[in-house]
Amino acid sequence: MTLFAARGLVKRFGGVSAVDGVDIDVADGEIHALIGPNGAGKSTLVNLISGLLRPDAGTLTLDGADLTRMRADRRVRAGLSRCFQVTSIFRDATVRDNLLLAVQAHAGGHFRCFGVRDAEPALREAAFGLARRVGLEADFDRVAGALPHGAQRKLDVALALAARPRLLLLDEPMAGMGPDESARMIELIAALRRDAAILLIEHDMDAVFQLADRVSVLVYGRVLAAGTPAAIKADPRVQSVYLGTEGER
Ligand SMILES: Nc1ncnc2c1ncn2[C@@H]1O[C@H](COP(=O)(O)OP(=O)(O)OP(=O)(O)O)[C@@H](O)[C@H]1O
Repeated sequence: MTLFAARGLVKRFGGVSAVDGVDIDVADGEIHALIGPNGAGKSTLVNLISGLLRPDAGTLTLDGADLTRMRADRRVRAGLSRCFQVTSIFRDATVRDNLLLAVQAHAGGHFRCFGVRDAEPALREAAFGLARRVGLEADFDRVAGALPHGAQRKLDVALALAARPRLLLLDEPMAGMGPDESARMIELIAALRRDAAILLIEHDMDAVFQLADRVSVLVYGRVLAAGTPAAIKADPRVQSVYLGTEGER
């Protein structure tokens, strides 16, 4: 059942252990949220998982494959996609062209069976299917940079889905959104569990407690507690960490 496992992950920056012996499991079909106060090590952990940073110790496996020393692009091919907070979008290109590029980049041999003449419609169909998956079909011909922030985040999610991931890493998908956009993103993420398991890093506690099957709480680079949202909410250690810090964002 375990799809993804981090074991004993350590990352030090000089004297600071930003990540200090972290274990995290994500099961097939699960939404696992990672929360923690500012400076807890969440970004460092995400960078270790996606391959932007190398750990000083520990291992990462996805569906039995050892990712620990794999390059970031290889990890994508192994089934791990990360949303990059809209930085992966070509702002001057249309939604269609952004998605076509992503579909083509990840297609490999997938569309070869259609032959050269039929490959283009198949690619276009796949691109439109991704737009539909995230609710951007009406914006298919719009320039990405002109879309509202929430729609750009959806496009970013669609670009990550183009790799047909087993595990989707969502790094603060609700950041910078108003309540309406957040509500729509929560609906989208809930629906995405059919496509991939999700590791969700998010400051919006309402979103976390609505979406997550399990929550891990990171504090000073260590997992302080892990469990169901109800257990995490009731945990006095978690409550004491969040007293006075939850309202900061
Ligand atoms: N490149 C770096 N060089 C030195 N120290 C770093 C570096 N990156 C992170 N740190 C330190 O590691 C610790 C964890 O930082 P990290 O950014 O991973 O936390 P975070 O939980 O993502 O915080 P936030 O919620 O504020 O984004 C902090 O003490 C931070 O100062």
